[in-house]
Amino acid sequence: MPDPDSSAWSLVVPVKTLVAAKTRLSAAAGPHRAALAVAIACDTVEAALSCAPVVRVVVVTGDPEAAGALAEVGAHVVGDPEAGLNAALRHGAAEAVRLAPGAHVGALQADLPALRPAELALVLTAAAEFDQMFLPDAAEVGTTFYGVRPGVPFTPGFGGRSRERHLRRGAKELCLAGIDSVRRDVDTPDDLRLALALGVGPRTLSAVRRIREQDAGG
Ligand SMILES: Nc1nc2c(ncn2[C@@H]2O[C@H](COP(=O)(O)OP(=O)(O)OP(=O)(O)O)[C@@H](O)[C@H]2O)c(=O)[nH]1
Ligand SMILES: C=C(OP(=O)(O)O)C(=O)O
Repeated sequence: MPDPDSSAWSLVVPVKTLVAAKTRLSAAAGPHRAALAVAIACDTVEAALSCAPVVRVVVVTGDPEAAGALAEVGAHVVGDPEAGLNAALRHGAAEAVRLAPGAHVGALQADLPALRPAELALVLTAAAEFDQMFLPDAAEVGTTFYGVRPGVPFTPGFGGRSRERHLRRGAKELCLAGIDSVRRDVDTPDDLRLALALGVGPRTLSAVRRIREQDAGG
């Protein structure tokens, strides 16, 4: 039995097929929607990989374009079992455990373009105190992070009102100050504005600039 490493985390990041991604940003992003979705995911993964407790990021995707871009950023990419979001996360978690059996395993949303490594480190350090835990999104409706201690079954309940679902299942809700960037997921144009105000990563910023140039030109 490998020794659990009390500080190391493997994170699983799900990225669905780009043609179906970020549909709530369709009107705002127009033809740049897929590029924006990849940019946001790449900035999220790059920030996660810069976070000290993170030993690996496993991206689960069936999309070849997203897979290529995320592998370039440094993610370990695996295919999608195409049985929905939580099945994708469980698949990624199994690979994470195979690669690093002693590490904690977490699921991190792919749409956190303002993610700050130091803020994620605060979350992961606090999370390591519990068997099963989660972080609600900024709206306190969904979830941006769910995790388990080594050896504890990984049973994510993402989708819709997932904060309530995770609470009902007995996961510990993390209540921390100074971690806005880890809770600021981007689904709508308003979310994107709020993320931009926090400060987004370079790829997201370039994609937003291209969208603005197109809007100004047309
Ligand atoms: N690999 C994988 N990722 C998924 C799947 N379903 C959702 N996701 C990812 O899970 C996160 C939340 O998904 P959704 O809110 O359904 O989709 P979205 O692309 O963020 O946005 P909308 O299209 O506006 O709903 C996003 O990062 C998605 O890419 C799936 O079946 N497989
Ligand atoms: C899937 C979720 O997020 P969203 O649809 O907001 O991206 C969730 O919060 O469980």
